[in-house]
Amino acid sequence: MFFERILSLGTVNQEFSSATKTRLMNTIALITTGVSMLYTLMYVFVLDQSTVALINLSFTLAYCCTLGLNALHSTKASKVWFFSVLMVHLMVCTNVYVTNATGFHLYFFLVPTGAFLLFELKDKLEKISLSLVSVVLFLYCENTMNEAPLIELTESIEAMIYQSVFLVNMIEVIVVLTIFANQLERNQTKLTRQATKDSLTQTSNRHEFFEKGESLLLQSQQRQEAFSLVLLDFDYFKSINDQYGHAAGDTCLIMVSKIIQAELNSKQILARIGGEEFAIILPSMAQASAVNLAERIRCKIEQHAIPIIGESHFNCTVSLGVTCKSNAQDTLKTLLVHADNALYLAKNNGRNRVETFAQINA
Ligand SMILES: Nc1nc2c(ncn2[C@@H]2O[C@H](COP(=O)(O)OP(=O)(O)OP(=O)(O)O)[C@@H](O)[C@H]2O)c(=O)[nH]1
Repeated sequence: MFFERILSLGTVNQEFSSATKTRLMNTIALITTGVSMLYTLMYVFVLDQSTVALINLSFTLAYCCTLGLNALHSTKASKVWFFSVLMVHLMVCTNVYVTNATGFHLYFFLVPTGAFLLFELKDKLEKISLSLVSVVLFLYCENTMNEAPLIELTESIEAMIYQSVFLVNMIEVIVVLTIFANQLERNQTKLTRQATKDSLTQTSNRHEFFEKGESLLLQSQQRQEAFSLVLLDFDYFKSINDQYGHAAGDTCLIMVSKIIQAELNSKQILARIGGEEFAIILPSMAQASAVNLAERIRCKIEQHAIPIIGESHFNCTVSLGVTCKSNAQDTLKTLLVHADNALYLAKNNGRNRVETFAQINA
């Protein structure tokens, strides 16, 4: 469960924010304190090594201080402290307790990955300094043989410890890479959303309208299918804002976009292309069906009560202009002009109605 939560850090569901980093630092410090304490007890009761136990107890207490610093909101200091204690501890383990044949110094690899994971993006100096120190200390431990270790180990135990250290390092690298990959994917999804969706209504924005619209129009031309476009504009929206406030205007935009969306299938696209103007792309739909759909949307909007805080509700209406691709030369821009002309006609003819471009030309 804990492992699963760690591996899902940085995904859409579990944001890897500064607060999460602090929580993770606390968890790591707590686990390290616990493990270090267990080793201390083992040195006393199993190996009968009181000197080693005493040294180890001081490291256990030092790890514990990380939690204290975090509690005092010195999050950066707590991380620097934790990694510094860890590095000194590793050096003492490798060069005082036992020898480098145990591979204890391989734990120095935990420092750069851990530091890059837990520090903030801006803490470059801390991340680089800790990484460099860990490399130097690793090389020192690798090239120094402790001739008189406090704990004598057999070769087979040394080999076992070496393998376990390697395993822990591998697990840490996998976890950290997974979190970074999650974070990357999450940011990518967020950026794509920001670039293509309208932040208020979550419908397509102008950019996505043109991108998807042009590709769907091309497809309909290749397949020789119909293609309709509807332009929708609120009636007297300025008065709604003036009378009920801008927030009520925003609620109105959101609710109406939901009403329209409910009438569309997954291939039809609703886009907010202006302040209170929406466009609906209807691939494979001929004019008659598009007019029917536009009329249905108009009725649903007219009947829908928009709630207002402190008051009961208000109703709004929209005008719609419909156009349909008539020849192979039609581009999305020309269709937009045609739909706009039809919309203008709907406004001129009294609003809260649907008009078509074909009527203007008739
Ligand atoms: N609440 C809110 N209002 C917006 C938003 N974008 C544009 N508006 C408002 O929409 C109103 C549009 O006003 P007009 O262009 O005069 O059109 P109208 O009042 O709807 O009149 P007609 O279109 O002629 O029926 C302006 O008052 C804008 O401030 C928005 O995101 N939220």
